[in-house]
Amino acid sequence: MKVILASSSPRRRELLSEAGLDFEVVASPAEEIHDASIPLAELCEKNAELKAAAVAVDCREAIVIGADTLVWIDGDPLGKPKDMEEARAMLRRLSGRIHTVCTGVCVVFPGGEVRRFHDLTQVHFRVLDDEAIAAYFREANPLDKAGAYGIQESGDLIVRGIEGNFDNVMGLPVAKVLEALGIR
Ligand SMILES: Cc1cn([C@H]2C[C@H](O)[C@@H](COP(=O)(O)OP(=O)(O)OP(=O)(O)O)O2)c(=O)[nH]c1=O
Repeated sequence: MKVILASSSPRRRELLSEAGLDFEVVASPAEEIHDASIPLAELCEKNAELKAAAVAVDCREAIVIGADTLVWIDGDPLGKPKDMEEARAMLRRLSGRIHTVCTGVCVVFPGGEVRRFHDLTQVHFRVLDDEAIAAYFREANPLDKAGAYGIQESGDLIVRGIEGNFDNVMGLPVAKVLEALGIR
């Protein structure tokens, strides 16, 4: 059965490849919603469904996987920063605190069955002053990542520890995806 990852995220592609899955990539044209009044997990799953459904409509013979990752702090979902100023503001806000990373996943099967699920990881941030933030941005590009950081890109500079799955922070809870596909 053909599997399509409906994502432009290089991290998701990498994680799914490492799992040994054979799949194609089709970037999803869907617009994400960032409505703070919707509960976090619901919001991530909804966005994942929008992404998967927008690709599935033209690929009805395939299994289509969509995903959405948000950083959540004090009731606010943080997506990708629009510029470096917003990226700095996000890391100042995360500094010295614990936040939640949620990745919602939606799998659309041929015939229309839809499975949605999510995973949560707690991330403990180091205390970061402006110099530490500038040093981190010399090592990693924050602009294409939710919350303005990549745990996989010099993550030790900013992250003290996590509770939960690392791959979920990176953008895809692989074990749960394989389980939904009936592979594990
Ligand atoms: C928190 C965190 C996020 N991210 C990335 C994963 C996702 O690519 C991105 C969150 O944005 P998303 O909107 O979930 O995904 P995307 O726009 O990159 O790709 P697509 O919608 O086409 O699937 O942030 C990391 O790479 N490392 C991290 O530590």
